[in-house]
Amino acid sequence: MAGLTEHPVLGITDIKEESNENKATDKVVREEEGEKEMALIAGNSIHRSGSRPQLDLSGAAIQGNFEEKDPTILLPNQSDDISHLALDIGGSLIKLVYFSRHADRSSHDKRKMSIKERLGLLNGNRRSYPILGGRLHFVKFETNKINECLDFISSKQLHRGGMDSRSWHPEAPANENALIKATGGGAYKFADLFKERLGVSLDKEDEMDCLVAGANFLLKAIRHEAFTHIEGRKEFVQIDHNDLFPYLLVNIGSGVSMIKVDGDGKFQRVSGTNVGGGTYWGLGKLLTKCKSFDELLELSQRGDNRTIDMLVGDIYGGMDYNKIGLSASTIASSFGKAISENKELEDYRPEDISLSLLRMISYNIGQIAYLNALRFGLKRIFFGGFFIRGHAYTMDTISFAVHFWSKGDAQAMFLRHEGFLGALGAFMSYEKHGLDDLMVHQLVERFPMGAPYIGGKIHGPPLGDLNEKISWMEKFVQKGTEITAPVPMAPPGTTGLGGFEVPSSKGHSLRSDASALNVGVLHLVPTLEVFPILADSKTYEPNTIDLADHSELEYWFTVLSEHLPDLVDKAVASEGGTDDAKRRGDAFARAFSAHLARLMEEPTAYGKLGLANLLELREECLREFQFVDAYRSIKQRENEASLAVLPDLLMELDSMSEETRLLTLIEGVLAANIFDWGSRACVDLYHKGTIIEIYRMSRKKMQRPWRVDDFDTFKGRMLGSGDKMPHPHKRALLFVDNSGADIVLGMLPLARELLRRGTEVVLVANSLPALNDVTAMELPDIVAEAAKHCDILRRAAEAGGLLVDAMINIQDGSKEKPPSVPLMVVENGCGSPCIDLRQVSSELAAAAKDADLIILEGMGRALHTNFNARFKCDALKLAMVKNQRLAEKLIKGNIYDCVCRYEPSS
Ligand SMILES: CC(C)(COP(=O)(O)O)[C@@H](O)C(=O)NCCC(=O)O
Ligand SMILES: [Mn+2]
Repeated sequence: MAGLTEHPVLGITDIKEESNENKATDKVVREEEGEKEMALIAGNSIHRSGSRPQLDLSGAAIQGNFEEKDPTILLPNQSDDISHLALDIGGSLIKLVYFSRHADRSSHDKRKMSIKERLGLLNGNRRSYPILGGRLHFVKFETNKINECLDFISSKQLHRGGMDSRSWHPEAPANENALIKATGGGAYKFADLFKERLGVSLDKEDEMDCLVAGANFLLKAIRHEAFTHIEGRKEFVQIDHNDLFPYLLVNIGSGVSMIKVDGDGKFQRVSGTNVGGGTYWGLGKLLTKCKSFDELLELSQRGDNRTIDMLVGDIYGGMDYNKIGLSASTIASSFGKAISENKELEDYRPEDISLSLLRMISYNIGQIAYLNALRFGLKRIFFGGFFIRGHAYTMDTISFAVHFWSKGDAQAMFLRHEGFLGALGAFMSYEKHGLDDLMVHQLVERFPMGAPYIGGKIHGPPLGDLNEKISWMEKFVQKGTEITAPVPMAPPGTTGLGGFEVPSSKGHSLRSDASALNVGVLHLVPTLEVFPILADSKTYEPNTIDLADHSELEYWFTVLSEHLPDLVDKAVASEGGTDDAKRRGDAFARAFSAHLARLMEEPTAYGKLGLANLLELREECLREFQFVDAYRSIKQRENEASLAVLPDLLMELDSMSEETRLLTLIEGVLAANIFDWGSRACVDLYHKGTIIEIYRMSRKKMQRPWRVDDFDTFKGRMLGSGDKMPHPHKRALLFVDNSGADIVLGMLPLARELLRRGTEVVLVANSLPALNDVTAMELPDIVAEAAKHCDILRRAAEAGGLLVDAMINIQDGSKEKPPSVPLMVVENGCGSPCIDLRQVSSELAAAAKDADLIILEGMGRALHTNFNARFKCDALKLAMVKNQRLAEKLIKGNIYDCVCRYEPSS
């Protein structure tokens, strides 16, 4: 093991793992067979898709041409539990926002209730309207294909969502005469068609009201909604909610509206222009014979407008017009060259015409927008509307115009949900929709499998349609259109040298549905909260490594790609290795590879990208293909092996002096953190011995000083130094990491020490499985097992309500002892190896309020994320670095070096 030096530390005596009983299961090299067996046994009892509705595939049909690349699939009998819908019917596109809600499936088991009671969570602040847990979906259709839109609404029964004319009644029976909120001209034009086809009336909402309501919601509620786009570089802008107004909203649809927004519901349409998206498409269609807007845009990618635009240099014999600051390449007159040249339309390349048109219209909009911003003293201009459709060159052109005319004073910003402002605003106009009160931390955006492939073409994100998803993946494979591995990294897709120059490279071919790819499904989780003891939640950034650095991005993409086959093997084995599991495993691998490829191509496609997001995306993708817990049997086996040696370890610890014990405990945590099935190097290591052999080897090679070693300061705080008497912490939050030795031989003994010293301990674990991390659901059983051998743990677990169901039976006369401080378990609200402390469970937030010590353990929670996080209380970050590159980068060290970083509260 590179990087570890020989140094004997703790000799665990009488290691029970050598007993016949354990030998067979303990050998890591035999894990594959064991895993299959265990998975088969477990298979019967595991409830596979507990959190997802089942798909009703009856009557499913592909709509339109079967040979089409992305045909629409209609599922006539599928409906989500409850759905609500709002529409924006524009001249070119119909935008739908619909909400689906599932019944509250959160468990109310006795243990959870008891902890909630203890943390004062039970009589909490109930909302006066139904809990808005659910998902917001964004879908669009071309207006001239309105029948497809009606079929879609009908297939999902979105028009029967239980709304009355104004308010939200999710429990109401299906309502044939429902009113659907709608905005845009089509709400008038197609009202009769909706009545006739769906039996619903459109409740019309003012377009401007909706645009503003939608934009205000997005800018306040979505963390990475607004971004700048300059010379191919996209940068997300953190908007201060208290300093949002006033701003100029420029909505570029068929025409253009410019709205000065002063607050919620406070706005004025100050200007507009009839030269907008409709002009580009209309003129483009006439001049190039293009069949669609996207085709026209794609043409522009290959265009050279110098052949048709009159440039300053054309007038000045190739010279700049320096006196007024115009370069020779500045467009003096769009399409101006056509006057003097003796050419017909056919003599011009459609590509050049399209680019010339695009630049003409984009500059014009950018210029008028800036002049209006100047008129009202507005510094910020947000551009939205479906004209932009995530098209880099369009955004660069508008940005250039704003920058050029304002001499850098004003900045153009764009919105990820650019096309959905009106539809979202219409949705907001339902009374008591609850969105008003939602905060950034209560929204989680997820990108389902379809995102890299199909954008909005499949009609709306499928609702739990596993089979359908798998078929889609297989279909793409057959057609050879899949992206199996990340494409080579390109430098940031520069779109030109600046708006007035000829684009040097306008990126590769345009995605047919570029804008839809940038919008995920918004999960509304009202129970999420900001971790209350962050020193400064406004400046908190969870990710340590900046993936904006391309070499980092490339490295981590390669790591994740290479880990994929092993992960698929584990996932398939965890589901019994059946044909069905293999099919799902294959589909998962393709879907995740496609995500990677998509993000490699455009790292900001799903918002700001950090390593934590990538690791979470992988877990989400596994869940999407219904792999509930890929490492389930490995975790079980490692827990058992570790629990078998725990009593000896505890005995040995108890024979030590306080000081030696504390050091041994911290060493133990660091050494046991080696059990990480997400690390390539560690997995290779597991083939070399049993769990306990590896644990012992890891312990032996612990040598201080560790690469980051604040142990002495921590010890001073814990045990006192000089005249300073120690005073125990009141409550410690222990963010635990892996199953097996990590939790059983590392974190639990440390928790026990804190309990012994009178500190309440809250074990904070994942809500959902991720790699081999222990979950909050699994912890009570592990604690109960450990408590069988330890009075301190048992009494604390009893006091913490952890043993309500556990059968433990020890007569040791502990009744005479004073009551113990409690040991509790809370879930953290996530299902990833990392943790973003801006979005944690309400249980954890409540537990944190009285905490004066936080211990973050493991690479994911203490290094990849939160390494630079500061807290209002004492914090200890413990991890073994199991990746060479990270070790070099973060601590200038080597793989298997350790971090013990202690940061007292300031
Ligand atoms: C996924 C992990 C963050 C889990 O580490 P842990 O939090 O369990 O210590 C880590 O294993 C990791 O960064 N793995 C990828 C890099 C590698 O294979 O070296
Ligand atoms: Mn882990």
